[in-house]
Parts: sequence; C-alpha cells; structure tokens
Amino acid sequence: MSAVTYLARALDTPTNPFEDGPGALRAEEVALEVRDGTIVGRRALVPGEKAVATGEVVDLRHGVLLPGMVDTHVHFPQVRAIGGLGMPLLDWLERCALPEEARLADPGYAEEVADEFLDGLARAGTTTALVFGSHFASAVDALFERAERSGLRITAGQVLSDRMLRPELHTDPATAAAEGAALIERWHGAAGGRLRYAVTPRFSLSTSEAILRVCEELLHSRDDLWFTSHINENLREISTVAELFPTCQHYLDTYARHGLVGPRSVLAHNVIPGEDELRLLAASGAAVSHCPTSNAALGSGMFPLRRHLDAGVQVALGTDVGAGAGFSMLKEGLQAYYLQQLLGAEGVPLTPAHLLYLATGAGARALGLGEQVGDLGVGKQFDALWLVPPTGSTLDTALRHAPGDSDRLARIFVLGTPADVAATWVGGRLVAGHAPASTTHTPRSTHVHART
Ligand SMILES: Nc1nc2[nH]cnc2c(=O)[nH]1
Ligand SMILES: [Zn+2]
Repeated sequence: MSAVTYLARALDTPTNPFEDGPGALRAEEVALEVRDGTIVGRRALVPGEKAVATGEVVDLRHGVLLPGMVDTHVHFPQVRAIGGLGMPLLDWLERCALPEEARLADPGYAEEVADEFLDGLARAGTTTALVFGSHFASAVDALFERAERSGLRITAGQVLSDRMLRPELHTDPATAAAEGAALIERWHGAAGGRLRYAVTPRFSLSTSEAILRVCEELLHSRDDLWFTSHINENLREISTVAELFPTCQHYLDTYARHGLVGPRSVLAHNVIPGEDELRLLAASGAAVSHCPTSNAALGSGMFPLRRHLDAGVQVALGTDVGAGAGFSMLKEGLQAYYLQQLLGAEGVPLTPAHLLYLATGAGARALGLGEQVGDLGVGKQFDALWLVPPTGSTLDTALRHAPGDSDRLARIFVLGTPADVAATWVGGRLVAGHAPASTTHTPRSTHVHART
C-alpha cells in the first residue's frame, strides 16, 4: 500500500478526559499522511488550505473524521434478535436470545449471521470489537473466517456453558477443552494479529466449576489470550449465582478463583457491584464493558460509573447486541450520558469528550490496543470513520450551525446514526462505504489528475 494523505476535520481524544478534563478533546483540520495503514504524519491545516501535499490526496473535509469505534461487548449470534423488548434478563435469554443462538448449530445459518454481524459493525464505524461468540465451534470458525476477510479487528471465542440454558447449547469439559484448543490454535493471532481469541464462559449462572476449570486451562495455555464474560447485571442472576457458588465471596470470585480475572479480562455490565469486587477489578487491571442501551432495555439498572472511577476500574463501552439497541456506539455514548444525568448527584457529568473517549480510546486500552488504535495520532493505525450526514438532514443542519467543536461532537452523539457513516477504514483499508476519489499532486505540475 503506498502513501495517502487524508485531509480531514478530525475529532479525537488522545488523552483520557476522566483524568485531563474536557480539554482532552482534539479538534483540528489536518493532513494525515498514512503509509501502509499507519499514520506517519499529522499536520494542522490552515482552514480551507488548498494543495497541501504531494502524492495521493483524499479530501474528506466536507465530513467529520473520527477514530474507529471500539465495541468491547457485542454478541455475534444475536444480530437477528435485536429489538426483543419487554423482558428482564433471564426471561429475555430464554424467550429471545437463546432460541436464536440455537439456530447457529447450522453452519450455513451461522455463516449468514456472521456476514450480517460484521457488516453491521463496519457500517456503524466500529473497527475493533470484543465479540461474544457462539456455543458452536463451527459457528466460531465461520465468524473468524468472515472476520479475516472483513478487515476488522476481532477478538472472540466459543461461548461455554453446561447448564440452565437449552440442552443444545450445553457442552462438557472434554469437548470444551478440545474445541477451545483447536480454535485457539487456528485463530489466535491470525491475520497478522488482527484476530485474537477470548476464553468466554457465558456467565457463572450457566457454567459449572468443571467448565470454569477448563476456561482456566485454556486461558493459561498461551500468555496473551483474552477473557470475557458477564457479571452483576441483574438481581435474580446475582442471587442465583450466590446459591450456585456458596463458598465464593461474590460473583467476581467465581471467575477470579480460577485465575480468569486479569489485565486481559473484560467483564460486561457490572451494574450492581460490591465494593470488594470493584477493588479486585481495579487491582487485577481488568476492564468493565458498560452497555447502556442493554441495561435500559432489560431494566437491569443504572451503571454506577462514579463508583467504578473512584475505585480505579477501567470502564469502556459495549453495544451488547442484541439486548442492546444495535451497532451504534454513538447511541451507546448518548445513552451513557442520559443514565449519568438521571443519576443526578451520584452521576458523572459526561461531556462530549468523555463520550468519544469511552467509545474509542477507553475500549482500545481495555483491549490492550491503546498503542495501536483509539485516536488519530502519529504512530496509530488509520482506523477511522467518516461521517457525512445527508445534505439537509438534521445532523447536517446541526453541524453547520454548531458554535464550537465540543458542540459539534455533542450533536454527532445526539443525532448521528450508522446511516451517516460514509466510510470506515481499518489500517488504511476501506472496510465499509465509499471514500472520495484521490487526486495526485506531483511537485512539478500545478494541475491534478483525478483518480477513480
Ligand atoms: N445482556 C446479556 N446478558 C447475558 N448474560 C448471559 N448471557 C447474556 C446475554 O446474551 N446478554
Ligand atoms: Zn452480553
């Protein structure tokens, strides 16, 4: 891949606004020089500057460029189950999610769902995702095969359970160990490290000690595998787990005592955590994936962000498709804002910079990719989404009349949808939508040759 210079009105958060304040928002008209997918140069432009670079130039300045979104919790098999409203978690699982997940026993069905799932991520501007896989090894293979072709950065794994779901979703220790080892061997580190494996018990409610011990063996079979599961989402779930694990101090202990909680662990929800669980999460370096639309849809509760931040727990965002309301991380950021507003004095006032960080840099760091992705600085991959709202749309109007950069970003979170994402790149490769034709500037000539 040769060098391309993108001219863009870029918004990103290279530092953490929870530490540096809303000043962490960087809003610049820039020339980003990208070579082999890496941003090798970044130069602020005088607004409206004309011919600015030699070589291939792509002018994106009639839209807004954001870093690619990082979704830290999203279920591959549930894309066709989105929109199941009116039920709390365990009823929703039984009546909405699990019947759909059982259909992925059919490899052809799983392949179709994998395509819809990855397409949904890319169209929403998501470039990196920690994906809750399928109970069926064949479906996990289908997901990784499609993910390899998609160009997206996918960490995923086989979901393991042996009780309380549906018989066809249950496994046994020997099968889980053999299938997990084969999937790790085949996929962990594939596509130049763009694909990684995560050991994934569904949750302790449906995963016995025997399977959690298999998770422990699998996780420690390599030194760089990932771990993800659910925790503390719903009161009935939590009380059931306490009955099933009477010797555990708390829900997190059911994972921690098998060595499953560490710096490469991401736990979804944690809506109703105990103080000792927050302390253990912070001490272990694990991250929590906050899934706002899912928590609201299932009536799970109001995420205690303040308590997580005070305890020093890493927090990132997840869509939790299909309990969540689709692939849009903009919608998750907006819902996170609403939840904290509704918490009043106990809430955390979130500025647009906080929302952008939660949807990009926080997820990158939670997934150990903070050096590679999460913002549009020199040395990072060109993982980006280009927002171009339809002319005359409300977002188009709102952006044209935004009084400042932070307002522009706020309006993107309030009004932006995947339909406004005109293009998505991963490592400089277009993975969704269309980019403008590049023009080639040669140092000698003054005219340019448009290239399709
Ligand atoms: N939101 C959510 N919580 C879960 N806990 C166990 N499985 C699930 C799931 O599929 N979605
Ligand atoms: Zn989930």
